Amino acid sequence: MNKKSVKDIDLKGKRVFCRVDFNVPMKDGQITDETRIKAALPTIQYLVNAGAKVLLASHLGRPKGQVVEELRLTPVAKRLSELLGKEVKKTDEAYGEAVQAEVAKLNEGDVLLLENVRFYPGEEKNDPELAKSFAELADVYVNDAFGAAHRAHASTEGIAHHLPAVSGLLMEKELDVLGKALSNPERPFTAIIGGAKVKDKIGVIDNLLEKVDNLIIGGGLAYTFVKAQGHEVGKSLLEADKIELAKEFMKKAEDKGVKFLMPVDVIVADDFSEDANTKVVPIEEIPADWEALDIGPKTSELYAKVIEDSKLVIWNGPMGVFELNKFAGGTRAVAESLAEANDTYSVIGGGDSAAAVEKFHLADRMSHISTGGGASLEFMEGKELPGVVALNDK
Ligand SMILES: Nc1ncnc2c1ncn2[C@@H]1O[C@H](COP(=O)(O)OP(=O)(O)OP(=O)(O)O)[C@@H](O)[C@H]1O
Ligand SMILES: O=C(O)[C@H](O)COP(=O)(O)O
Repeated sequence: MNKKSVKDIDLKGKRVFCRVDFNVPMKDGQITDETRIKAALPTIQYLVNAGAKVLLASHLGRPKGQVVEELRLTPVAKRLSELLGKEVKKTDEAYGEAVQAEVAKLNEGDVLLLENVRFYPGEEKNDPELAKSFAELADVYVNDAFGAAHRAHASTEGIAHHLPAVSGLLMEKELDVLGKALSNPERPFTAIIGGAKVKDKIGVIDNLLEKVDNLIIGGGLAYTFVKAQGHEVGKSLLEADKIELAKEFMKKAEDKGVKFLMPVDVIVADDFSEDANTKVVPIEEIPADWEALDIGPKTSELYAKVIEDSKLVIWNGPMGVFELNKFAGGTRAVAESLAEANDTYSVIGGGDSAAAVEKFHLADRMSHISTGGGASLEFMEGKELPGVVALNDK
């Protein structure tokens, strides 16, 4: 990476404003998945050991510039204290006099968590005044929030223009792994793209077609391609206005010599529910009143073979409605194939695919699970991430 990191600067005694992504799922005030908190620990520990006075800042949810009591970061401070094995104080605001006073009390190695930065309207507007107010709290800015790096907000981008600005260790690792995969991939290189909509994955498919040897398609978006192949899709998800684009993608794959793999069989249901009647049908026989909610067993087998023969696989988006057990089989099969393919470097592109791998207890058998949903998607589209661009060059 051509950006400076925490390892490139002196941190002793410095007040460090470290942006992390503690946007964790919560239910009834409890954190339901702490992956992102754990992923930030190496950087926090590094800053503590280096003798910095650590101010952590994050967003949680989408409070739209207002204080929303359920979106305070208080439960995160508590859990972080436990994980770090040291007290993490928390402020009720993210800048201002009260926060300044708390920062002034910090000793080297202390950690303070600021309140949810999205309680302020200026955060998402990247208001220069708010960025300046954040910057006044610190001597150095560290961005470790890969998951929010695609957002040009006051705490992810604006602040970097006021302080020496470097990346954290998680940010560095994410950019290294994803960057190497895309710029210098081991081959055969396979991308697996699923999820709900073609429209959300246009940029990713387009960019990956330039780089991969195999492109595997699954999930709800597959049916627009199935229709483009000339088959009926019944009540399955279909974006009629993207059929032509789907054809173009298949043509581009052919022109570039990319193997384009589509479902050969699917699980269809007469209802979008766990109680639905289901059956496995060949792809060309989806009944008019049924919808395809998962890939079928033959497809899973076909995809497993390609995965096994690949040296590198990037996976974004589930193969079916994995939240319902009846339609989780295809996503599970892909996850298991990746877990079993010992010579394959597997990169899970965050979001739902990461959640699925967690659900199947296979997370520790993947080579890299990105903490970024939207961020990893934009990176895979070949876009520059504003939170990264703003950091100091090496
Ligand atoms: N055949 C299908 N029919 C309808 N919905 C489906 C189908 N297959 C998958 N889905 C749904 O697609 C959703 C995931 O789509 P989405 O595009 O948001 O995934 P993602 O790419 O993992 O998201 P992220 O951008 O967060 O990584 C899941 O909720 C899943 O239930
Ligand atoms: O969960 C994420 O993908 C990041 O934390 C960014 O959150 P956002 O989509 O609300 O900006």
